[in-house]
Amino acid sequence: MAAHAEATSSFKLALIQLAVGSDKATNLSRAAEKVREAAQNGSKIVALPECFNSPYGTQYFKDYAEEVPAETGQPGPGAGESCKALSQVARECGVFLVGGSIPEVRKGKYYNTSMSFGPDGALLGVFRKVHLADVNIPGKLRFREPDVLSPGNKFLSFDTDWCKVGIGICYDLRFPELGSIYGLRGCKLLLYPGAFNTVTGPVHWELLIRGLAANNQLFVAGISSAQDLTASYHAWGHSMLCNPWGKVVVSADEKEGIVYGEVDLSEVDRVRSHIPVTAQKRWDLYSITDKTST
Ligand SMILES: O=C(O)CCC(=O)C(=O)O
Repeated sequence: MAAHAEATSSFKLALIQLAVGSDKATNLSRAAEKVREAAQNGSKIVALPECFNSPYGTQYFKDYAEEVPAETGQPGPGAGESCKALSQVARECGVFLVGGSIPEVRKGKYYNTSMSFGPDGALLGVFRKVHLADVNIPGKLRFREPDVLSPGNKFLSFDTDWCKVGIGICYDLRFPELGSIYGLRGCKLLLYPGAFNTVTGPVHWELLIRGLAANNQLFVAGISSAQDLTASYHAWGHSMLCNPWGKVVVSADEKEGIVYGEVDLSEVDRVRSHIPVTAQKRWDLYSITDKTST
C-alpha cells in the first residue's frame, strides 16, 4: 500500500455507469476502457455496476456465469475471463477496482458476486449478494433472484490507502443492518453496485443511499448500469455518491457515463462531531452483531 499512499485524506472516486449489452467480450473491453478513462482523470478508486458483463435478468445468469477464484491474491491461470480482465486493468491503471458484479457458478450453485482488486491487480476479496432481490409488484414488475441464485453468507470490507471500504449489491441496500455493520467495522465508504429499475428506482434508490449515509455518517455510492429501454430489464441509472451529511455530492442521469466525486474523509469526523449519533448508540438497549468471520 505504501507505494500508493497519499498525504491527503481526500481522493477521487469514479462510478462507471456502463451501457451493458448481450456480448460478454464487448462488455469486458468497454468496462476496461472506462476504467482507463477514469484513472487518466485522476480516480483512485473505481467502481463498476451490478452484472456488468451480462444483461441483468435471471434468464441470463447461467449463460454468463464464471468461476471466481477461491483464494485472494493474484488470479491464477484458471481464473475466469472477467476476473482476469478486471485484475489486468486494475494493475495497468494502478487503481483500486470494485468490479461491479458478475454471475458466478461455484460447485453447481449460482451467485451474484462482486470481486474487488488492489492497484497491483491482486484480488482483495469477493462479496456474494447476501439479500437476493425478490420483487413482485403486480402488473408492473416481477423478478425473483432466488429462483436461480443462492445467497452469499459473508460480508466484504477491505483497506485502501485512504479508508476501509464495505461492499453490498443492489437489493442489499434495502437492509440497513449491513451498512451499520460496515460502519461498526470502521468503513468510511460503502459501495453498492446496483441495478434498480424504472418502477422502484425513482423513489427508493436515492432515498436508500442517502438514508444509509446519514444514519451511519459515512460516504455511500450506488453504481448502476445505464438505462436501455430495449432490454428486458430497465435499469434506473442515476449512479450517485452521497456524503456523510446525507447530501448527494454528484449523480448521473440514466445514460452511460462516468460520475466523479471527491471523497473528503475529514467530512466523516466533522459530521460525527456536529451530531454525535454514532457515539450515542444505546447498545444497552439493542444490538447489531456481525456473525461473519471476515
Ligand atoms: O430492490 C429493488 O427495487 C431492485 C433490486 C434489484 O434490482 C437488484 O437487487 O438487482
